[in-house]
Amino acid sequence: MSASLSPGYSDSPSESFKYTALQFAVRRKSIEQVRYLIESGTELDTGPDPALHLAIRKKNTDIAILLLEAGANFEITDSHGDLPIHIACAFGLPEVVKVLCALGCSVEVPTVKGMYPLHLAAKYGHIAVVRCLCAAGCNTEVRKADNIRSDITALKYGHYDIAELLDRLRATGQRHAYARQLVPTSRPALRLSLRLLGHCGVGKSSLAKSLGAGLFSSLFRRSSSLQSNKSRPSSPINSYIEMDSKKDSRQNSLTFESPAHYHSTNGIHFQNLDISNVGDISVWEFSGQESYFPVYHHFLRPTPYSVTAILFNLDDSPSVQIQQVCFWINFVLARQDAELPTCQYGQIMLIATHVDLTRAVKNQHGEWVCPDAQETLETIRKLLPHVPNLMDTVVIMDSNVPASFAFKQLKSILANVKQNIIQQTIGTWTGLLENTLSWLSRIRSILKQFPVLDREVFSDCLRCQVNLLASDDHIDELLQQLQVMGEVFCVKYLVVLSVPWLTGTLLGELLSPNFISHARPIGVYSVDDFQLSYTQCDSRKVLGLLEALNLCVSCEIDGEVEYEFPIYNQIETIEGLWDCDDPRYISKNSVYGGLRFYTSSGILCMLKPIFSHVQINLRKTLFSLYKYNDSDLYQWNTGSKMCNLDLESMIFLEEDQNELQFIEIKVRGPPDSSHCCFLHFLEIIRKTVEDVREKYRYDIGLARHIQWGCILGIQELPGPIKLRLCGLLDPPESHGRDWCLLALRLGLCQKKIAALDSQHSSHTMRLLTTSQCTIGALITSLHELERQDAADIVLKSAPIFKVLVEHAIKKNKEECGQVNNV
Ligand SMILES: Nc1nc2c(ncn2[C@@H]2O[C@H](COP(=O)(O)OP(=O)(O)OP(=O)(O)O)[C@@H](O)[C@H]2O)c(=O)[nH]1
Repeated sequence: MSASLSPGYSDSPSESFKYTALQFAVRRKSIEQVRYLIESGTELDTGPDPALHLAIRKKNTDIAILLLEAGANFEITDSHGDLPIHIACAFGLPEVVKVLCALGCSVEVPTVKGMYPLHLAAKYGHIAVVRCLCAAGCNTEVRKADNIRSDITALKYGHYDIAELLDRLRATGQRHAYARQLVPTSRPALRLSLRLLGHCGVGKSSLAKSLGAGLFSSLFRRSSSLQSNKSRPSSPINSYIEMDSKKDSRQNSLTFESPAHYHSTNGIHFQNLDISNVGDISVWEFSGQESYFPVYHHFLRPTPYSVTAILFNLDDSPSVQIQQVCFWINFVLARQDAELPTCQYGQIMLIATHVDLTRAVKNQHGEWVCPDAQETLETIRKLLPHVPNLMDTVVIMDSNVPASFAFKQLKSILANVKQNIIQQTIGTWTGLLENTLSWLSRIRSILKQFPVLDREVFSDCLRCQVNLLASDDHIDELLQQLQVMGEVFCVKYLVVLSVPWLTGTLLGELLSPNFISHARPIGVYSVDDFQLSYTQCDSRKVLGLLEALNLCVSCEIDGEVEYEFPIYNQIETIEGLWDCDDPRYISKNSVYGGLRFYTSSGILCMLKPIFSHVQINLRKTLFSLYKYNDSDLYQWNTGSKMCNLDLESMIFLEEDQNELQFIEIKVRGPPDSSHCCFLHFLEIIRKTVEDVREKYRYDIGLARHIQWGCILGIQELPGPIKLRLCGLLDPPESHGRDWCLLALRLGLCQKKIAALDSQHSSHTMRLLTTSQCTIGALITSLHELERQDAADIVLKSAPIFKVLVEHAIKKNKEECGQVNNV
């Protein structure tokens, strides 16, 4: 066998040949130079070792594909007599093999030594390449010069997985069927998700039931709902917000507690429905109970294939309706990436329920006429002008009456949305998807108790039982499709095969107020303790899943593994945790400092659901950064105290006098510890909290008592703040003081401004992501434009103190003798 095809070999012996600029660029692995040379029209296939062959020998998939797309000749041999397909198979580049096959390259040509591409892949153990060649239709029976089949070659070199694959392909005789399954068909693979959000009792479950009800059951639904509504008690007066003059039965509806007169949803109720004139949709009904909020971000990922409906109760006072809707819109936006193009978000719509309890009347079409509902929408638009894809109509309904105008209207909206996005999924349906769907229903019934597999095990089973030729890429794509369809849920290295089991059975129980009230008050469990509390499945497995969902963190202490659940922690704070008379910190040179994270003004109750994640991150930080003996972390239900040597910090969730929640970090250290205290300790804790913000995209960033960091780039602005700026600057302004003038002031040339204009998503967002300017320059320009409104938003919300620290930390790391292991 030619040494030139052994994977350790990459440079050609013909080094002394004069290389062209393209060959040099390939050898340097510079894709920019290669692209530039291709665009300049350079000759692609010169020399005894053409650029394509060199790129593959250098294992540079991107450059090889670029050259192939530019038209490099894949039918010529190099100075060793090898074709690109031989080199790609021997060196194990499945992506290149795939492109070569797609371009029509023959996979049945032997090398000068009589080795076929399949033999080369088998010899060097590249199973992904073997799958790719088989899917492309290569002959698995082909024998090399010494009359040996590729499976024997694989055995000879110890690659038993490849030998087994080739054996099974032969035994099943399904190779062509498998290959066909991988080819996309013209059928769309779309299942729209309808996400129902709203406070407790607004009618999400009722709506979902009505949506799925047939004609006959519709009649029954109305009568049963009347029964249940009769028993509605009146609730205590809520002091949370100023009430309107109207007194009603739901004046506590800014709290997240579920009233006792109906059965509140546990977790997220998920179901697939087939609705006439709409087709397949999956309905996600998110409970309004606060204890479930810490997991909602997993299920509210932005996707264009979703409609998020925010429900509110018309029987509530207008201010309650508005605050609830604002809460949920902010809740959703906080979990999405503000920089995504608007088309990736999915639509948001408002649904007003309980209209039958108001004085509204119906028109001759049976449509409820209720100006209050429309007014709520208008107010929301004014308060939150930046919400992308908020629909103009609000559907007004009694959610218990399926055969009504409102449900027809809702269905027609869903059908329209579906129609508009279906185009994007045409050509994504494959036989693999279809077969996997039926395999999933079989495997779910086998793994009923704990329908979760490791990703690797999932891939192995899928290959064994559905398609032997599915590559890692095929499986990744398949999992993405299945996840969007609500068929599976992927988290870290796990694949949950039943979404209703995860969101309803497991999380519905483990995060229920009842379970939490009976949980261990310190929130720490050993595997055995947990098994006693939750007997439905093997606790070891469940704990692994809960850890992947970031609900707990495992800690190994003296060989014993324990799991800490901040969500279960019910310990109240204790006196003396921050002793003002501690002799270490009373000298006048002692160091004290801190900062607070607020949400944007007007956004209430947003920090509590993420505080448990902050506490999990703190525990992880403690483990990863500090030697255990030098540090300590004590956590209670609304706070944590972290110490490292003689530095101390408190991190806690609180409300100020205006009832705005904030997370405060305070640190202190003995005299002369200011560098360690601020630039190291405080910074690490700040980062730990900010990591949660990044992950859940919370708009927290208003830090007080700390100097302003105008030199940060505008990319550092939190996503939701960028969205708010878009809401203010996108609409044309009478004096032109909008995004366009701002772009000029920030120094963008006409050409760049025109490029911003040609994008269909928000101009301001484009400007904020393209411009290299600093936050300081942005504020100055906004002041110059007399856009105080926009400048204020930036001033109040920009991250402030990242600035000096990143740089200074490095400098101070060595100087900080007391702080370990960073
Ligand atoms: N009159 C009337 N009653 C309604 C309407 N929508 C819901 N209800 C009643 O209000 C109560 C609560 O409704 P659900 O649909 O369970 O509320 P939910 O939004 O799912 O609440 P959670 O599961 O706690 O988040 C039930 O008794 C329903 O019958 C409506 O439009 N009109």
